Amino acid sequence: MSESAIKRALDKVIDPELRLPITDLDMVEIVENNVTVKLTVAGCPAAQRIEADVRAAVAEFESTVTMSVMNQTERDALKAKLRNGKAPRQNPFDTDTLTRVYLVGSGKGGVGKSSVTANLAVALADKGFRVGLVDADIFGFSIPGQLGIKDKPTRVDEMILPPVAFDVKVISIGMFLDDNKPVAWRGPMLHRAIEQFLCDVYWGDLDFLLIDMPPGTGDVAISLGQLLPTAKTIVVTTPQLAAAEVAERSGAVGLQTGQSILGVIENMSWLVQPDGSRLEIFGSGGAEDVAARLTTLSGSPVPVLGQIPLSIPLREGSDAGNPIVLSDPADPAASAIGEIALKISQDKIGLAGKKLRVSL
Ligand SMILES: Nc1ncnc2c1ncn2[C@@H]1O[C@H](COP(=O)(O)OP(=O)(O)OP(=O)(O)O)[C@@H](O)[C@H]1O
Repeated sequence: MSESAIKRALDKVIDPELRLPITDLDMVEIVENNVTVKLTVAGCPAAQRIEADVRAAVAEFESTVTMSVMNQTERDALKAKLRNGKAPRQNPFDTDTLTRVYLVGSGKGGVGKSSVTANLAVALADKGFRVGLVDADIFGFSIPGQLGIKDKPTRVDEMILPPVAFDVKVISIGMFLDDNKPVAWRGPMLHRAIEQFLCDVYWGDLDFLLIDMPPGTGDVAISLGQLLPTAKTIVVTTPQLAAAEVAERSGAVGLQTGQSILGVIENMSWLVQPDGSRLEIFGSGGAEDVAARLTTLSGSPVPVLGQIPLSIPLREGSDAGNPIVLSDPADPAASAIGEIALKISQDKIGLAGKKLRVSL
């Protein structure tokens, strides 16, 4: 059997963490009918899946498959290839990034910011975009649970490979803690953790990066503002006017660090009654109010991106790690999130501060 036919079969095997064909990653050696697969590190969570996919791909050739691990030189070569010419630990989301970056903040906790962010990320990935999600809610991380992620990130030396769920690359402080212990970190440690999330994680080329911000207007918001100069802010609020006042402040902090505001999302807007009428449990007008105030503050129009109703399936999906946009797309909350994702996907990347790529 020709080595090139075996290689063509293996071109279809995708590394689940790096999202690239294992043949492009120099993870495969083919000598006659013997295939050796070299994993990046021993015991990586993706090992079993890669082995099963390789065996399935070469079954028709009856090749022997041996699993092995890269040596340091091979790992260094792979890391250099993944960095695509960039220096180690360089921030891939600096001014000349082509990734559209959004900071999702709320001011007040418990308004559903994490559920909305997780579902938006999954909805964008479902539309075919390459999406990354950073859970920067250092004190209340809930994204891994909402997306059913139990794996820890694989480390290839200093490079961190993010787990992938529903086609979204996800990183959260919760993945680095043992036994879910609470985090009590000072500002510089927080800054370092956030910087590591952006610079040491292998994101590859992304269309969108969403950041689930911690509630309030603290150190993390300022660090992210500095590290993500092209980011835009999305503010999540409930219809309650008291929540809206706090939400306005989270948009205002973004303005101070130079971020523009994409818009405001209202969550928990109403509950649809059995007779089809809407019960406005938390009142009404919160998002309109925040949008109007932020329009005045920023001097440019801040729209309401959408209103998401209360939904029992949304809450159940979040608890079970099954985002509603995929598990129950006909649910009114899921379709509202889908429409907001569509608006985000139509947003144009800001060109401010960007070097134009000119080809002659
Ligand atoms: N539209 C909705 N309908 C029903 N339940 C919702 C809705 N949005 C969020 N929830 C539920 O509300 C709770 C809080 O949501 P979530 O954790 O996303 O909020 P948060 O704003 O990120 O909170 P924190 O900042 O404290 O982490 C969760 O149990 C979630 O499932």
